[in-house]
Amino acid sequence: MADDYLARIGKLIRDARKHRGWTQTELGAALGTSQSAVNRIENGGQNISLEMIARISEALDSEIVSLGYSGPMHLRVVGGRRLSGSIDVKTSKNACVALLCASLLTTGRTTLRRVARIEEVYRLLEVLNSIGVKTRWINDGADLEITPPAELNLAAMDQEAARRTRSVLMFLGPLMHRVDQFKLPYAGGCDLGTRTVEPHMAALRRFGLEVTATTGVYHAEVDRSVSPERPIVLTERGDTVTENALLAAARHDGVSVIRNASPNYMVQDLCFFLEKLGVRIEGIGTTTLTVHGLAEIGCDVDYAPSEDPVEAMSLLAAAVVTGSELTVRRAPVEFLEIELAVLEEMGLDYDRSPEYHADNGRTRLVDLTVRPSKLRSPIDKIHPMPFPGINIDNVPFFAAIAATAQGSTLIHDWVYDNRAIYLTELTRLGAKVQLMDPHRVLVEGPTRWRAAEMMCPPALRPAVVVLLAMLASEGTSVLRNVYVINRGYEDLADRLNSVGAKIETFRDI
Ligand SMILES: CC(=O)N[C@H]1[C@@H](OP(=O)(O)OP(=O)(O)OC[C@H]2O[C@@H](n3ccc(=O)[nH]c3=O)[C@H](O)[C@@H]2O)O[C@H](CO)[C@@H](O)[C@@H]1O
Ligand SMILES: C=C(OP(=O)(O)O)C(=O)O
Repeated sequence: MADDYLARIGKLIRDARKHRGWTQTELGAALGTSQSAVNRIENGGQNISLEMIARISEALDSEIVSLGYSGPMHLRVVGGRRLSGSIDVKTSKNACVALLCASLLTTGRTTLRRVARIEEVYRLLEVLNSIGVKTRWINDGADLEITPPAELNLAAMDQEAARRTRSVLMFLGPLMHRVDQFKLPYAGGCDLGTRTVEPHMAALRRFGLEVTATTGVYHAEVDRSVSPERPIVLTERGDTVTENALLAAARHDGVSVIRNASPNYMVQDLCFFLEKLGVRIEGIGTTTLTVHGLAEIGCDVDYAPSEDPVEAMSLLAAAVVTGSELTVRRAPVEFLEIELAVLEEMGLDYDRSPEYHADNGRTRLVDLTVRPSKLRSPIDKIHPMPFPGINIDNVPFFAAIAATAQGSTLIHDWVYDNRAIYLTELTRLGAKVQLMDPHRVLVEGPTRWRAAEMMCPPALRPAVVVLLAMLASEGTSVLRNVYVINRGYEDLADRLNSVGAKIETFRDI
């Protein structure tokens, strides 16, 4: 391994030297060393310090090895350690991305507090910046300030960044208020199988937005004579479709009623934000939203999105699988209530603090202290439902938890075509996970976890589940290419380390 690495660096040095047109002797002279030493370095036959690499880089005027962060990131996990202490839940990816899109509704400045510093947010910022929106991190990088230009330059949109997220779909709602015609690339996101955009199209059509799809691109055209006379009934109670309908309704000059709306956490955060823009909304937290839109919005807005229930669930699962006593602070309890009730049935010993409010003044938070518990499998299967139900993004964590419990647990993810399949990756770490069909896995516990080296599954939550299992596995595991985790979690490795985990990040050179 080390030899291979020296040979690769050696080759990079030879290439850079030749590019400069130097002989080995000339490079040796510039470094104050001999031709034969340079020859050994280039052949990978000599240990080389970072300081020497830096000197060679300087001499050749070429960055031999980037000490920046370009290559894929990997994690090395020394497992089998107990976690302890307390850890704070960060703001949610899913609210933050909706709010970034919503910032396009106002011509004023948007300030978002404690925005999660995650790849998904970075991709959307790249998209916003490319179309002329100014963004900057303020208050030591904690908060984000977003200032739209007078005219958006949609032709300059960073297609590559846009394609890497599904959230870019939520540009449809705000952009239709600013331009009559525009294009958006097909949305990406986790590889979870087919994810329909039809409900978005059907809802937005009611506001006059017609979208046709050609290879890789949505062409959107607005007919301003169309407005929703009747309630809009969503064909699916999806989160982003509800958000898109809200974004369209927010600047529709009149009252729009959205039925079969998702009352989920990110939708609530978006509603609270829209209220701050002056948009009146009745029914927040229910499945019928009545929106009193405003034709123009020009005010500055300052909003603090709430904490992420899925991150809270991830951290609870981390404590459970490692048999630790851990306090998960700032957990948005309303969006975890059913998960907690199931865990309680399974025998989880935990305490919750009195409730307090998130910085948005609305969402209820608690601190949850989990203690080592002897868990048994739940009597009924674990399956998600639109809120209020077990959150679909929390379901994968039940696989890791079920693997630590006595007995067998059936997990039925009816929603995504691919996500349950990735849970079988846990078998590499010693779990007994049987795929019954693409939507159902049977987990047999308890598990004697064992360390392994593997690639990250290409889906955020299953990837984190694998990481948690690695925390529980005695020995050293390696998880390769964790972009997908960084898409939704801020500094997860460091934060887990702060409560006793031992995770090292490293990159390919
Ligand atoms: C940025 C964001 O907020 N992403 C979340 C959002 O994605 P998003 O709102 O984009 O979710 P999708 O629209 O992809 O819906 C997820 C899947 O559920 C199906 N479906 C959904 C609702 C319904 O009533 N019936 C139904 O069958 C859809 O067909 C799809 O296959 O919601 C998903 C489901 O909660 C979460 O996993 C994502 O983390
Ligand atoms: C599926 C997820 O996200 P996205 O909608 O961004 O793909 C998720 O958060 O687990």
